Amino acid sequence: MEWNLPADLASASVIKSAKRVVVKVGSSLVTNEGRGLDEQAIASWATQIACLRALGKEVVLVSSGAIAEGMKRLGWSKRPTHIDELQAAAAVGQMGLAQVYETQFAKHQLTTAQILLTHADLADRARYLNARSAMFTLLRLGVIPIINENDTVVTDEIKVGDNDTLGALVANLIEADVLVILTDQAGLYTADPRKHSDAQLIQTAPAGLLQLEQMAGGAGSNIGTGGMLTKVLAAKRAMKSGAHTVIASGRELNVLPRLAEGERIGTELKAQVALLTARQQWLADHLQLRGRVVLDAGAVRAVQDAGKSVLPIGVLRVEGLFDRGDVVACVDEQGLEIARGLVNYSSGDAMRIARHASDTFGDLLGRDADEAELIHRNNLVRV
Ligand SMILES: Nc1ncnc2c1ncn2[C@@H]1O[C@H](COP(=O)(O)OP(=O)(O)O)[C@@H](O)[C@H]1O
Ligand SMILES: N[C@@H](CCC(=O)OP(=O)(O)O)C(=O)O
Repeated sequence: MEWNLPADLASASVIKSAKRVVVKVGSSLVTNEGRGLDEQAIASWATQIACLRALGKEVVLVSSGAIAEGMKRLGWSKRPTHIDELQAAAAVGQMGLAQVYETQFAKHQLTTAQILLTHADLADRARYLNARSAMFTLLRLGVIPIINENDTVVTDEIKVGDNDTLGALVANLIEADVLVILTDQAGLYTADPRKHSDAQLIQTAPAGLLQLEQMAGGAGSNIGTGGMLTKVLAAKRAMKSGAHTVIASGRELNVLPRLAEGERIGTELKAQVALLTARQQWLADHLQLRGRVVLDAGAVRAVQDAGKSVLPIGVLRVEGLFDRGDVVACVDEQGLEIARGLVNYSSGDAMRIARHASDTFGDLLGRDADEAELIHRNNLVRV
C-alpha cells in the first residue's frame, strides 16, 4: 500500500513529556517465541522501566505470555483449541510470569503487583472504579502494577481476547499519556514484513486513520494473538482518552529510556485532543452489550446530530434482556450502531413504553415513572 503522509520527525517522541505510561509486551517477546520465559529480555525491560521511574514517570506493565509459557511448562507444542485447556495453560504460565517479573524488578528495589482483569471487571462501573483507584494507589506507592487478562476464568464470549486491547483499556482507565506496545517487529509497516520484504516502516501517523487498519495484518507467528490489527485498533481506542501510542520492537536496545529521552523509534500513532469524558470512555470501552434498541429516523438524527437523549417514543424495537443501569446499543433501522448508553428502564419496561409519549408511562407501567428518557444524553456516547 502507498504511504504518502510525511513523517514529522523534528519533534521529540511523545514519551518524553509523558507522566504516565502503559507498556505492553507481547507473548512472543516474553516467551522467546514460545521457547520459554526470556529472563534476559525481562531483566532488560525491568531495568528500562526502572529508568523511566527514575525520570519521574509512572509505569504500568501489561504482559502477555501466560498461555505460551503454560504450554511450554505442560510440554504442549501446539496451542490447544479447547477453552478449558487454554484456561489451564494460562493458570500454569501466569505463575512463571509473576515469579520472573518479581525477581527482576526486585533487583531495582521495585515492588510489583499482579492484577488479573476480566472484561466484566471493566464493564461494571463499581468494579471499574475500584480497579482504577487500586491502580492509582499502587502508582502512588511506587509499585509497578503488572496486568494480564484473567484467562483462567474467561470464556470466548466474555473475554477481552488480546492484550493490545487490554493495554488500551488500561490506558483509558488510568488516563495514561502514552501506550507503548513492544512487539517482535520494528513497528507498523505498510504491509506484514514477514510476507512483504519491500514493506516500509511507518514512523508517524494520526491514530485512528482508516488506512492503517488496511495495512495491518494478523499475527505472523502462532505465539501472538491479534497481530498488528489489534495494535492499530488499540491506538484508536487509546486516543479516545487522549493517549498516544508507540509501537516498537522490544528487542531494540534500551528502547524505553531512548524513547523517554525523546528519540523517535518505531511507529508513533498520535492522538489529537481527548475526545471523550471519563464516563463516556467507560461506556465506549464496553466490548459486550446487554441489548439493543432500534431507533426511528427522527431519533437517529436527534442522537447523532444534536446529541439529544433517547426517548421511548423514537424506539421502534427492543432486543435482548437488560436491567435498568445496563449498557445497550442504539442502532438505526439497518442495524448500524450509532450510540450506546445506560438505560433507565429494563428491557421489559422499555418494550411497554416504546413508541409512547412520556405522559402515558405511568399507565403503561402501572407505577410512577420518573424518567422521560430511555437513555439520558449524559449517559450516552456516540460511536
Ligand atoms: N503491517 C504490519 N506491520 C508489522 N507487522 C505486521 C503487519 N501486519 C501483520 N504483522 C504481524 O504482526 C506480528 C506481531 O503481532 P503478534 O504476533 O500478535 O505480536 P505480539 O505477541 O507482540 O502481540 C508481526 O510478527 C507481524 O508478522
Ligand atoms: N492473556 C494472554 C495474552 C494474549 C495476547 O494478547 O497475546 P499477544 O498478542 O502476544 O500480546 C496470555 O497471557 O497468554
